[in-house]
Amino acid sequence: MVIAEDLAKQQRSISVAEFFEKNKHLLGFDSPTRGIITTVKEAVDNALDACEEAEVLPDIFVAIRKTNSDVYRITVEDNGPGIVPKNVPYVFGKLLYGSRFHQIRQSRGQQGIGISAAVLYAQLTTGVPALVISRTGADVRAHRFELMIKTETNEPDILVDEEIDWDRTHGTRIEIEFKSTLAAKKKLLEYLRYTAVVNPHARITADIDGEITVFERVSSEVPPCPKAILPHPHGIEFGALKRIAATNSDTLDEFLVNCFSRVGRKTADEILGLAQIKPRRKAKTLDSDELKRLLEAMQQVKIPAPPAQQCLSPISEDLIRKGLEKEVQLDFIKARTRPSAVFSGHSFIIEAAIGYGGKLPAEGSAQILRFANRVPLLYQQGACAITNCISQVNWKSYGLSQQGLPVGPALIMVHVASTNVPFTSESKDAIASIPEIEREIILVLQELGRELKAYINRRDRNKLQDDRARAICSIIPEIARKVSDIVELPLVDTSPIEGKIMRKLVAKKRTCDGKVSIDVHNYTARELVFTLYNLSRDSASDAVPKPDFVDDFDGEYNKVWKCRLEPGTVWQVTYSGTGDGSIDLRGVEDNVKVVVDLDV
Ligand SMILES: Nc1ncnc2c1ncn2[C@@H]1O[C@H](COP(=O)(O)OP(=O)(O)OP(=O)(O)O)[C@@H](O)[C@H]1O
Repeated sequence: MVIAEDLAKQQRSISVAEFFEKNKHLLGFDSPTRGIITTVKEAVDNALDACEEAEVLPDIFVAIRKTNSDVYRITVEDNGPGIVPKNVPYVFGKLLYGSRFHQIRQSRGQQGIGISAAVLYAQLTTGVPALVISRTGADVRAHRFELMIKTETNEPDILVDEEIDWDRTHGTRIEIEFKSTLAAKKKLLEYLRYTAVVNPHARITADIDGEITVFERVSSEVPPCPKAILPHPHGIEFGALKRIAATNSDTLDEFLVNCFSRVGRKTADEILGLAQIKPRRKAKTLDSDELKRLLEAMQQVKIPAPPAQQCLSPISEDLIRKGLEKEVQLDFIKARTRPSAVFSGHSFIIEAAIGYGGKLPAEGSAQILRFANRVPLLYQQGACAITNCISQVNWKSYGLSQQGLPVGPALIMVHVASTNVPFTSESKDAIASIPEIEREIILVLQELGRELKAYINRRDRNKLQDDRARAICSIIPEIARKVSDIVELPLVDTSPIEGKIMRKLVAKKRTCDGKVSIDVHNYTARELVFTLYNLSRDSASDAVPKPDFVDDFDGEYNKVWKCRLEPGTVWQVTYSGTGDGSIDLRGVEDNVKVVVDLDV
């Protein structure tokens, strides 16, 4: 008894801010190095969400600057709709305050913790308040706040609230300072790079300790903002049903039609018939037993899936491909968007892509890129359902080696878009193992695996043909020379014959100024204008990254390419199109060949 009384003296409630102050690892603040990434991620996710809601093309600026030996200032600025001044202190100074928790639609933020957790972490490690500037389209001037969180009460502490001039007409800027390191700079850039891949409509400019990187947008179309839908009867639980019924004064049939998605009059009647409850009863009059019967009937009646096209925003196969191709050089890429599916009444869509070859490392496990609601997942790869599904697929039958994960020069990207992404924890690092989601992931990976296999087979066949053609072509000039000696006629240009055998266009330096016209009448080629300068005697040549033309070729034509040309080098250029063109080989050594690989 005495012990119980002693304990009673110590028992008191804990504020959510106090809880997370002690358990910051749950929110992704397990180390100062990771703290920087989590802060940038939370602020950039918010910026993208806000721009999507306002239907503006995101222009996001991220800066990380060292302020003294171990303190960094993190700034994220967006051109979103801004935040109304009276709400700013709550958004940044109160945990579990947000606009998305109660909405059933795809969004990056869900819980209303993200950015305030970063403010909490800053005040914990440096005690420096967060600085926020925000301006809505309706504000004449911007508002500037300096904020902290009162941990005991989880309420904002406003240190400064003033109006200032700001060059943006609308948007938000947050600056947070804490002790950290830039040890995770590579990972941070990776996060921004892959954020750009799955948000192809966003431009992100990063200034990391003075080093500027711009992730340019590849699409100028703002994706439609997913619309919130009503809860689906198959996704509701007893507590939630009791809560919404308790305050609803509609009759039960109206309650079911008005408060749930995909329930019409007929379905409502069927549910109520099965539950044996009169349709004209008021929803708020049901007792616990009746609510349980209603819930059971709601689960049993067949109801169409939630309207996924309204509440989800998949990236699309075309934009996934474009986004990945912009960031990684690949020989093969295929993307797939699956039809929508449902788990526990929540819609979801799985999208995936497989890339192969190019600059991907030939050794080691394939590169895995995981995304949830257009956000890259960087940590806890091993604990994620996506990784688990990738290991379950038999990659050997698709042309890759496998040691758990597939091995080889491959990249596997999976995006889970859902109205409720089932994360394993609040730090939103890994997706929980949900059978419906796993099934869809495996199906899409198998579909892509078959495409990869077809590509690898085709490539191997082509390589064999190429090797044979090359062997034959290597002796043709010699044969031509010998024949010309024997028949005592001028040496003929064997390029067209070599080209025919290799199914390539072969151009050699012919005229004295080095300009070579290419006869393309056999092919449908266009804009074949590559200007190659021999920079081998040019001191500026050091600026040329490497003598590998194909790797640097980004599909742009009519461009002056500067490559170091060594005698004997064979440049291969793959392109497709129609028309005529020429290759300017001024200054190129005589024995340099340009091989144009026609994609006909
Ligand atoms: N840059 C911004 N522009 C406009 N509104 C914002 C911005 N940042 C935050 N908000 C608003 O503040 C709310 C709280 O943001 P916070 O990061 O704390 O949580 P969240 O993004 O909703 O969820 P999560 O905890 O899952 O990240 C958001 O729901 C949004 O309404």
